[in-house]
Amino acid sequence: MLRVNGLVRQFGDVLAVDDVGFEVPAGKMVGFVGANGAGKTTTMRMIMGVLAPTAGEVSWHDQPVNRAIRTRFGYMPEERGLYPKQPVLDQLTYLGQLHGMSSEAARSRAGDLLERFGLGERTKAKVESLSLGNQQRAQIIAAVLGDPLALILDEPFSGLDPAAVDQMSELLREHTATGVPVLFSSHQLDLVDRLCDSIVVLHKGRVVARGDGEELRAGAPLRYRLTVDQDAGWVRDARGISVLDLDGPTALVEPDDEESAQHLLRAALERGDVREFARVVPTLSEIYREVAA
Ligand SMILES: Nc1ncnc2c1ncn2[C@@H]1O[C@H](COP(=O)(O)OP(=O)(O)OP(=O)(O)O)[C@@H](O)[C@H]1O
Repeated sequence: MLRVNGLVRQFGDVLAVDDVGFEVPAGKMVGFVGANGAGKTTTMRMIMGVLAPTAGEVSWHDQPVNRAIRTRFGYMPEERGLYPKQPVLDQLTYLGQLHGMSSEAARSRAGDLLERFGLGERTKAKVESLSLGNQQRAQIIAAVLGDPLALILDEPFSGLDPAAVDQMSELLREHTATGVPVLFSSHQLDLVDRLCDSIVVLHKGRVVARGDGEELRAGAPLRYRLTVDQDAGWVRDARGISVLDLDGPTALVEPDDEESAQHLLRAALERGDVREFARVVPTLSEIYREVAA
């Protein structure tokens, strides 16, 4: 398990990361979300040792992480790492060697992955001649070469088309299936919701929420959408009900409790037909907006 504990990073007057702590358990995929400037990249750089923390620590299996362990982490940095002018397979082979693979093993594994992701014909192409999405695929391949102990990926899915997102998430899942912890940052909240076992929300350098989607939703307010067969204006006077939105026969309401919700449903049925009465579960984007507000 990878753990960060009390991480702080100050840049002059800017407190970019302020007492950040969370865990990435073995075999789990954790999404790291937060607005631009929230401190995600700075945290990931400290995990990788690219940047020294002002305070706090990063541990691997409850021991402070050291350089030997870090070289076995797969990392996709924000600034990306591939040289534009070098052929993609040569470069991946070199990076695999840096992770301790033999030249043959690295070339063969990188070649297989390039083939798998539709780049089998482009192995001799310079990185700069690949489309942005294909460069991104190559970057992800670079991060997973060499059987990484953990994966730390800064926005690995940005700029990928939906098919590539599926391919890359499958690749990451193959790693979590063997116990590798994966931390990735993203602004694509629907994707994070779909892929991750749990989520860490960073806001202005601090962790403001964390947990799996269900845990985060558990703290969300109780909301229902009611659609009746005529104007729903009467719900404004219903007991224990706050109306958030009213549009003809449809009302979005926040009952004080479940009993008020059921009371509202009975009142609606007494007036006529009910077309819909449904609990409104917030999306991760909505939860994120609320915790970051
Ligand atoms: N080398 C640096 N020198 C000074 N300030 C920095 C440096 N790196 C980051 N910062 C500041 O730290 C804060 C956090 O930035 P960081 O890049 O970690 O955020 P982020 O969550 O990754 O944002 P984004 O989603 O835009 O990538 C920002 O205010 C940023 O300007």
